[in-house]
Amino acid sequence: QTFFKPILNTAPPSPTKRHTKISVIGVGNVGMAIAQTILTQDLADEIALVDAKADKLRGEMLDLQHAAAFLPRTKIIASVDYSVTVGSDLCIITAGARQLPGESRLNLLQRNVALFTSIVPPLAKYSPDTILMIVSNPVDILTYVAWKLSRFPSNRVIGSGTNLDSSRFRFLIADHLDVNAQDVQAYIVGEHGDSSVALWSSISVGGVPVLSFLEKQQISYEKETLENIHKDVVNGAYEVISLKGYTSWAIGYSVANLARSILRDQRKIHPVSVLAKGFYGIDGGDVFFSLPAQLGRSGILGVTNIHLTDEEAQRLKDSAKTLIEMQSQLGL
Ligand SMILES: NC(=O)c1ccc[n+]([C@@H]2O[C@H](COP(=O)([O-])OP(=O)(O)OC[C@H]3O[C@@H](n4cnc5c(N)ncnc54)[C@H](O)[C@@H]3O)[C@@H](O)[C@H]2O)c1
Ligand SMILES: O=C1N[C@](c2ccsc2)(c2cccc(Oc3ccc(F)cc3)n2)CC(O)=C1Sc1ccccc1Cl
Repeated sequence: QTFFKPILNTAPPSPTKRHTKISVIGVGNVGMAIAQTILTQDLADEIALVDAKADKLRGEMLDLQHAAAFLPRTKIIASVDYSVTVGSDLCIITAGARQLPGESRLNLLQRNVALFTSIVPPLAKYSPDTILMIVSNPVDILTYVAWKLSRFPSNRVIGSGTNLDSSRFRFLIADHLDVNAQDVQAYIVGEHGDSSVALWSSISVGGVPVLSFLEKQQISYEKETLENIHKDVVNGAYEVISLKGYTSWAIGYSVANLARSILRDQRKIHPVSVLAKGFYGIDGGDVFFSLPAQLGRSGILGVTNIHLTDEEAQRLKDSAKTLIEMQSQLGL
């Protein structure tokens, strides 16, 4: 007995639509914000969740499944066993130990590298053609670690990098100029976090370079005002942490936006962590940090050749040196 009588003479089957599967590793604040946004934006036919905490994992899976009546039809599965990720088009890694009070970044890094040695190889085994998207911190070095452990070509290993930094930057500029953040193009590049580099020359509002936009609008500005906006990108992260203890929504939307560009082959340019060796005179070793890169179905399609001032180029070289020095202590 079927539940309903099939309608006869239905239209011929649609051409085989590619089945899209995304795996999210780590179902904490960040991983679940990303999963929820992927669901509401209908970016995948199937979402696989993985975490080390079995109860938390099953709870999150059930809680999302129970929203099915309000969401596009998406298969949601979960397991502590990485075989659940088999055949993923994109694997997003948010698993990680959180920095303990007073813990050095190197110690946090060493703890997260240890986690990655148990996460990355099984992902690569079950989905040898997948694209890896790293979100866990320190994201630039962990993207390098994922590249080494997966043995994937560098175009298929991407760090969320300064994508979140740049989205906060765009919000702050838009707020300052009273325009829509989607009309603000602005890039923060280099190392994610405290040492990022704001590219003032890259900022445009509705296609008008910001500095000339401000002059045309008679909006007085000092170089200090622009630098304070960049400082507020960093301060904003610390303020959110001090107020709610973690960040989730902005990183969730920003990573889902990257997933959309990749899986829908949008060929959009985003500031993400890429293998930067060979760009801007960076040649001291293999290092990942953020540059504006074109994203499509095969991952990184290309890296834009942005104009850098001497000061910006030097700051990127200094970041590269620091990252390479930290990587050299990992023994990879
Ligand atoms: N790149 C960015 O812009 C950005 C922004 C925000 C947060 N983050 C980073 O994202 C990471 C996650 O943040 P969060 O707030 O979600 O942390 P969280 O502690 O809430 O979640 C981390 C999850 O990882 C899981 N986990 C730990 N070890 C695991 C393992 N071996 N295998 C599978 N899962 C494992 C934990 O059980 C937990 O559920 C942190 O490293 C944080 O710094 C990065
Ligand atoms: O918004 C965020 N929440 C964070 C967080 C999330 C859960 S615990 C800590 C957060 C906030 C503040 C400092 C902080 O310190 C670290 C620690 C290790 C590390 F590798 C990078 C930053 N981490 C992670 C993180 O990367 C961001 S974005 C951000 C952070 C600092 C400056 C500028 C930006 Cl855009």
